[in-house]
Amino acid sequence: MESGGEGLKVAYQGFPGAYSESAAKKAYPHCQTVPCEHFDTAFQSKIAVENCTVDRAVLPLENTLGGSIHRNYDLLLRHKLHIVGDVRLAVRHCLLANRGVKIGNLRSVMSHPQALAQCEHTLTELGIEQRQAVDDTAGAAKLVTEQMLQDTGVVASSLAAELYGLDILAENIQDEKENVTRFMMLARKPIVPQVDKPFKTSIVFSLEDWKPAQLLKALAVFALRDIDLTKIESRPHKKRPFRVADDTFSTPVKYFNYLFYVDLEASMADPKALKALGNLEEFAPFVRVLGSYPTDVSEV
Ligand SMILES: O=C(O)C(=O)Cc1ccccc1
Repeated sequence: MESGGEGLKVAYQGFPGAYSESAAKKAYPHCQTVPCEHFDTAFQSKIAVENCTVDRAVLPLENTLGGSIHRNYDLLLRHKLHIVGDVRLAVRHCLLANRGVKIGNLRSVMSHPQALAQCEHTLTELGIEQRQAVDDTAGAAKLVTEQMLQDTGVVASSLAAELYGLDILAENIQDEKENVTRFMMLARKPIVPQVDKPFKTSIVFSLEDWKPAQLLKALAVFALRDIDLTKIESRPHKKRPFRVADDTFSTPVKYFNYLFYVDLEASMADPKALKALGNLEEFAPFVRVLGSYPTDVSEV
């Protein structure tokens, strides 16, 4: 994480009180947060192009209960921004509703899909069956307040309850007490990698179509140099959706083709990591460094 963040403008998806805003504040305590309705707005009009009205964008990427947020992995590739830091935030969900509404009155609950997924069992146990997915938790709180809905609850933070004047009907409703989300901080320019403190590097690559054991070979370039991996995620390769697996039989078999996202416990300033990447580039058709950034060592 970069320290302070004085003078930095940080875009996040959602309305004030969204968890992404808290993540931005955790990463840059003195920054100015800028709400954006959709993430593409945050990326495109505010940070990536045009008037460059913000310096950073914050994006949730994975969660200990809900897993990876796939859409955001895809966004990382689609936009040419650089990861300059990550931050982990403990997420404690509350069930909110308009004043006077009781849990028994709720037929439906509205929130971000990840928040709904993280509270799935608890919500079912509370007898609420319908789910309404919206772009962010605070946006759900705002909508339920503005429309004075009496049969719809919200999964959001206690801060959202305070900001939008909702009652807290239940606290800590995530299915497991420990619920941590990891957010990435993005910028137009990469930061200069260092070796005097712990750094991580995020990369994405594709593999050759038809040769066997390519993934093992790719991971070996790091393992052989004692570079630990902290995360691996695969996503469909949308531009080249199929690979032809084998020509042993007369009919070639078509399998899905993937992009692999890997986080390395190494700085790009470390000659070992540079060599490993050079080695990977020798046989991987596509390799991109998404960013090399200081490891988040803050308390979760
Ligand atoms: O909707 C929000 O408040 C977000 O910031 C996205 C999100 C949703 C659930 C957990 C973490 C982040």
